[in-house]
Amino acid sequence: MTLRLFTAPPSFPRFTCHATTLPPPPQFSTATPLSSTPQPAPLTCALHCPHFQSCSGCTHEHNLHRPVILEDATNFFRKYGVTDFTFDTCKLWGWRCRAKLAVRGSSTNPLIGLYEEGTHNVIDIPECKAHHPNINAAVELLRQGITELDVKPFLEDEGTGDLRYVQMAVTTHNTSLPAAQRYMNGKVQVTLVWNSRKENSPGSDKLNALANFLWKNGGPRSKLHLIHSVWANFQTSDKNIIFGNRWRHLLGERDFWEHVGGIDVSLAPSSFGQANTRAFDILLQKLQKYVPYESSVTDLYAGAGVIGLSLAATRKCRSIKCIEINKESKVSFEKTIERLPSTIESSITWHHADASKDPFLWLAGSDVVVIDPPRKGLDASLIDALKNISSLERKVLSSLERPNSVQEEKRPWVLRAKESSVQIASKSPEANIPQSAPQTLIYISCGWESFKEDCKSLLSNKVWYLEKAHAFNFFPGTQSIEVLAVFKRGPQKKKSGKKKKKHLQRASRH
Ligand SMILES: C[S@@+](CC[C@H](N)C(=O)[O-])C[C@H]1O[C@@H](n2cnc3c(N)ncnc32)[C@H](O)[C@@H]1O
Repeated sequence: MTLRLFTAPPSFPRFTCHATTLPPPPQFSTATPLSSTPQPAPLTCALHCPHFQSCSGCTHEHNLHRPVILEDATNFFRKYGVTDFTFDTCKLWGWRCRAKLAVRGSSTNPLIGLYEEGTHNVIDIPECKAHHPNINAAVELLRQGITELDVKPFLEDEGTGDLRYVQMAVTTHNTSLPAAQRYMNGKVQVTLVWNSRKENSPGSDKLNALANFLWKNGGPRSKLHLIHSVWANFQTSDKNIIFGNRWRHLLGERDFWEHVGGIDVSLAPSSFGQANTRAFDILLQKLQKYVPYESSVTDLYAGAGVIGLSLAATRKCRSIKCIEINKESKVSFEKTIERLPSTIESSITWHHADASKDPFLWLAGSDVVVIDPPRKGLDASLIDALKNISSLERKVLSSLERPNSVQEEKRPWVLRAKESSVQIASKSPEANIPQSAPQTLIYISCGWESFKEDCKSLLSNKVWYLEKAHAFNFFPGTQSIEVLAVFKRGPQKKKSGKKKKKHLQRASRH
């Protein structure tokens, strides 16, 4: 394995149900066409949460297995030629393994939860049905600690108080337990967002006392081992940002591991992590099937590189290039690399860069591009580059035809990237890799409205066509779904008569 780190620049939608735990799971068959799925009574898949309506986290109380926008998604994909769109319902309750909660109120009556819709009033959500149960248990412990130690929750108007937010992240990766018990026995990494500039500012004694309280009562020597580790983040800004730039590990294991997409991944509290661990794992398994073996892959908006590294391990990729704007994700990427099987021969790079700047730089040399942007969708410059990918291809071809000019013609993007790069392996990963332009684009989206716009734009000049689409219930109880859309280059292939016939037969059976 070669590794470098850079600091530069339907007619028949299918329906798969993995609903488990808490209220009794509905009885669906897996991968059944949606049109024929027996519809459960709305209450079977209801949220059953006492905080519904006061808390802004969930917007839908019934039919968690079938978010309202599914119909829009089905119609949208059908319009663009995808008739076998599938939806995976995933886990309906206790799915959230990562939560950022505001801490307000007083030390005698702390409020730990989300804002009430449209306000800055925090609603306590001790019985949240979306949270992994151990997040709720850790919140309860934190509440006791705040009261017992007289920790002052943050007062927004005055900018005073100690504790502003808490992030709770659950690791379900405990290999000493049988696989079936791991999820429910997840341990919580707690990050206390402290209203001070650094660890030795006034008030740090309270921070340490609170961390010790959590560790004593929830750590490995307590009756109920709940807490994986305690971290502090220091934040004094009056802007509406949760985290500051300073992070400190206080107690417990420093490294936080999860197992998704066939690999162990390390996630520091400062790095992006998917909230729905189980659903993400299901998505990754689906995604892997669309990446041909031995491809060169660019993973844009990569976070800690989980997608790219999972592909390196499962698809024997020739090269993986991860591009991420948050430099904090680098540490997690490096740790994950250390645990990858030693048999992996991919050349792997991680670049601290803005995917919207010089996008051709990142697209060149890859067969497959995976994009997983934030909710707002793709930057216009990246959409433009993808729509004009043929010009990149022409450039690559002409450089291959003139071997003497390869260094100047083909390499500028590599050289520029190297200018401020950190290389942690000597072998040049680009060696022996033919330069190419991507033929497959895999778009993962958590923002349905922005995805639709980006998708329309990408398809508008017929450089790409939509081949497959799947969605996953990443956020049950909300309007959001996670989409996995696979685009291919070139004119859309006509569906063969044989396949059409199969569909018709299936339709008549249902
Ligand atoms: C939805 S997350 C996906 C992360 C990763 N693919 C994963 O699944 O763990 C989006 C990521 O894009 C990063 N990001 C946002 N804007 C970016 C930009 N302009 N260039 C590169 N990365 C960006 C964020 O920091 C975040 O890590």
